[in-house]
This record gives sequence, structure tokens and C-alpha cells, in this order.
Amino acid sequence: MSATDPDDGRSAERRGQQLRGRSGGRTPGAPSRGESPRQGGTIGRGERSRRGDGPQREGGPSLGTSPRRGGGARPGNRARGARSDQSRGRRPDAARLAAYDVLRQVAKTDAYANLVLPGLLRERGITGRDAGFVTELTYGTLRMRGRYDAVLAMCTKGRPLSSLDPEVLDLLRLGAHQILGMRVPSHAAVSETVDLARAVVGPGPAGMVNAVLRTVARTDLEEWLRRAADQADPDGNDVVARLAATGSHPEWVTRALRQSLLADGRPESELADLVDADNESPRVTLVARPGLVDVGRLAEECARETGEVPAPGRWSPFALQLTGGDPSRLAPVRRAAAGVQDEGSQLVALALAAAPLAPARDDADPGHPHDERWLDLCAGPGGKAALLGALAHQRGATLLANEVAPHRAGLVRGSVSALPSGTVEVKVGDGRRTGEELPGRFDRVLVDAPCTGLGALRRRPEARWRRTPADLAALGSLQRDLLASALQATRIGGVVAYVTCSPHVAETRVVVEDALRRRKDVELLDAAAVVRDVAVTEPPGLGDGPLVQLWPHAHGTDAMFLALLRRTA
Ligand SMILES: C[S@@+](CC[C@H](N)C(=O)[O-])C[C@H]1O[C@@H](n2cnc3c(N)ncnc32)[C@H](O)[C@@H]1O
Repeated sequence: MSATDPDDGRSAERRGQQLRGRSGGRTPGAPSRGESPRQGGTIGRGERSRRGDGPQREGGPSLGTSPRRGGGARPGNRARGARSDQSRGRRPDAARLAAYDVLRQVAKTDAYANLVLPGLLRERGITGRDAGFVTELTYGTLRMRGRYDAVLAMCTKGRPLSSLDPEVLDLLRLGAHQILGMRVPSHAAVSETVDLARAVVGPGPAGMVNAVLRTVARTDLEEWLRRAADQADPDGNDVVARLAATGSHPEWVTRALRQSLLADGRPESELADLVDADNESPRVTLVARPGLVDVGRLAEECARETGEVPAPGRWSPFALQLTGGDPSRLAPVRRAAAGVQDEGSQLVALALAAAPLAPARDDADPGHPHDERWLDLCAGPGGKAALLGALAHQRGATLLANEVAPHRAGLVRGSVSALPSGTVEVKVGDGRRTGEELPGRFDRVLVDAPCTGLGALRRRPEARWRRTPADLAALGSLQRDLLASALQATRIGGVVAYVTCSPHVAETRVVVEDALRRRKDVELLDAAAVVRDVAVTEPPGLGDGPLVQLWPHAHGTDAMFLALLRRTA
């Protein structure tokens, strides 16, 4: 997860409502809390208001394949579509067109929406409430895709969604999110989406979009969710399958999350809350890097910039929670004295810095230990490296920040640029080799391992649909190799923090258990006790340790995992 992820807190998505089982539980379909940046579906300034328009007349081909596949206006070919559209006197809404273009780019190029969207908004001059609307529409549509596909599949007269043109399917999802997930009146949601469809895929498919969305709009969300749950689990005894369908998570992810909750000693009943939390947009959390900017001073800067005083972090003494505004406009963020960083990410870095070491053999006087050397083995883009570097500087330690991808190493350089030179060295290299290159060299080592990111689904709206169980095998061997290398690079008495932003047991406790089985010279420290020590208030439900698993629904953080391993011989 990028520490400067522009996704943070920008969209305000309606909290997903899930069916917990056939007989109910929480009622799905409660009214939106009003987060939609355009409540009531107000049409943005400068756009022709069509709120009074009724839905389009049903027409065009019945659920046939687009006769003009990908026809009409496209990004880079909009003039043609706009011309044909203007001839009818209806132009597609700029905000919806922007959301559609982001969805297509995400689908076609595997791009991340949170990286594509800000540039596109800038390029098209979309700002303010309209930008908020595009953000909500884009992220919400991506996140809730599974739910909307389940609904849409019931509206296509038996035709599988996989047989539709991808452009048409994205249009249907955009329409479904406006109808079921935002406060856009159904008639406006349908007519605006049909206008967009006419411009980007042509009149034939637009007719089909009209017919399907009108069917969606005839039934409320609560009823759709009940039907989706029953479709996923006709016998009514598979709560996970029901939750996956209604809560818009792939089923394998939902099962894995359940397993992770149980492995962490949490009840299965928390699964619905976890799925809900994954469907929320996280608030923007800032870190005031110690020694570089005082947290109170940063709060003043935020208040000056946004007009609102940010809330202090719940767990990290260096955290602030923003209520709005663009963090990149803050002077301390621009000069890298502060950054955007999830509190879970802050906590694990603080825990590594506070973990108890055993004295080093080469300490002539254990009362005056040597200056420590720290290593961040997988540092890009540098959120944790910057916090560790700041702490290292305060303690007379140095940090080697290693990253295999050169461009990500460049991001690390930016993140640590406010630190006095000599504190952090940034290196491009394969962390799997660091152990043999620099054996026994470091006192504290962070392995923030590449992982599936299933603990950060709030931030990457499309991530859940990209990952597959096959990713676990490839990542698992990399994670094992990196942890082995980290242990080799650690001096006797030194500590390794093994961290993932995934709660999947195959990436967390199983990797740690394997390392402990392989090496008899490693002991597990009580990471829960260390986290309690460094946190401002005790995060609830940490359990007896020694492993720590944070959760979005319980702690408001990413689902960050932490194990602390100490070399004994
Ligand atoms: C989870 S991210 C680290 C996030 C970072 N610690 C932060 O807080 O900003 C994992 C990083 O590991 C890097 N990586 C992947 N394979 C690696 C390897 N063999 N050696 C070093 N870094 C690697 C990835 O490029 C990615 O930047």
C-alpha cells in the first residue's frame, strides 16, 4: 500500500449492507447515510439538468450483443461520439463519462483506480463536488461490483453477464451503483447512464442498458440482496456464500477472511462486520514524523488548510485523522516531515523500534550499547521507512532501506528526504540476497513482505477482483525467502518484524511457523505486549499474543499482521 495513496478517504461510499443469513440479521437496504457528494442526484454545475427527464423509453435490441462493439465515443475518440450525440441534443454527463473512462482503463490496463483517477480529474478540470461524485461513482462501482453483478445477472433475462461486451457491463455496473448505492434518483441514474451508453457504445446497446437498469430500479436494495443471497445459497445454510454475494467479496476471499478471524481467536460472527468495513472508504490518516514535525503543529496546519481540526490517532502517538481536504496541499506533507500512513502501518513500525533486543556480543559495555543499525528489507514506497528513519535518527541509529524495484526505491528517497543525510541509505536490491551479503549486520529488521493486500481492500477498490488463490503460492515462497534472508542479516539478539497487510493465514502465521521450524536459533517475542506498550490506548482484542493481527472492523486500521522474531544464537 502506497503511503501516499490518493485513494485515502476521498470517496464516501455508502456502507454496504449485508445479509447475514437467510433469516436476516442486519437489514440490508437501509437508506444511504447521505455520503453521496451529490445527494439527491443533483446534476453538477455546467451540466444540462435532466432531472425532470423520465427514464428512457425501452427499446433497442433485446439483450443482444452490441451491434457496434465499442462503437461511439471513446477516450481519445470522443469528438465523434460527441458529434453524433449532439445531433440528438444530449451529451453524456462529464462526471459519469470520467468514471466510465477510469473503469475501462482499470479493466484494460490493470491500472489502479486510485492512481488513474486523480490525473484524469485534473486533465478534464473536474473539481469540487463533481470530483467527489466521480470518485464515489468510480470506487463504489469497483468495490461493489460483485454485488451488482449478482443483481444484474437477475435482470438480463437469463443471459450470462460474461457474454456481454465489457463496455456494456461496466455501464450497467455504473448505473446499478447510482441506483442501489448512491442517492441518485433512479430516473436520473437510468437516463444519464443511457445517455452515456449511447455516446460510448452506440444506440443499440444503450437500449439494452436502459431495459436492464429499469429492471434494477423497480426493486429496492434490500430485496435484491435477499434474492442475491438466495441465488448464491439456495439451501440457506452457507453464510459465507451469502455474505460473499451480498457483501461484494470473492467467495475465496470471504472464506479466507473467516479462517483468519478464527485463527486470531475471533468469532465467526465478526465476518459480516469485516466485510462491511472493507466496503468503507478509510479516513485519511497522517503521520507526523517524530523530530520532523510536532503532531500539534501538524494539526494546526490541517485546521488552517481544511477548516477542521483533525482528530488525534486512536493508537499511534504520531497519527492524526483528517476529516477532509487534500493532504498533499499541507506544507509538512510536501516537505516529507509528515505523510499519509495508516495507523496499523505506524504501529508495526513503532513496535519494531521498541522491541526488546538482547545485548550484542560486540558491546564492550552493555550499559553503553553500540549505535544500532536498522534494515527495511522491502521499503517501497517508504511509509514505514520514513517513520523508522525518523525514530532511528532520534536514537542515533541508521537505516538501510532496501527495495527491489528502482522506481519504488525512488519513492522511498522522496519519503525520507526530510531526514538529515546519513540517517537513511536507500539501496536497490533483491532482499533475498541481503542476508548472505550482510550477515549478522543489523539490530532491527523490518520485512514488510509483498503480499496479496487482502488487509487493505478498503484502499484498493479493484484489488479483490484481481487476486486469485494462485497468487498465494508465488507470494508464499517469496515471503519465506525474504524472512529467511532477514533473519540471516540480523545479529544475535537482534529482532525481525515480519509484517503483511494481509490477514491470510498462508501469508502470516504459516510463514512464521515455517521459519521457526527451520531455525532453532529464533524465538518469538510477544508482539501484542510490545504493541500495547507503544499504543496510546490499548487496541481491544489483541489477545495473549505472541502474534498481532489488526482488523479494519475492530481497530479501524488495515488488517496488518505483525510477528517479532529474535535471534538467540
Ligand atoms: C508491502 S510493500 C512495502 C511497503 C513499505 N514497507 C511501506 O510501508 O511503504 C512490499 C515491497 O516489497 C518490494 N519487493 C518485492 N520483492 C522484493 C524483493 N525480492 N526484495 C526487496 N523488495 C521486494 C515490492 O516492490 C514492494 O515495494
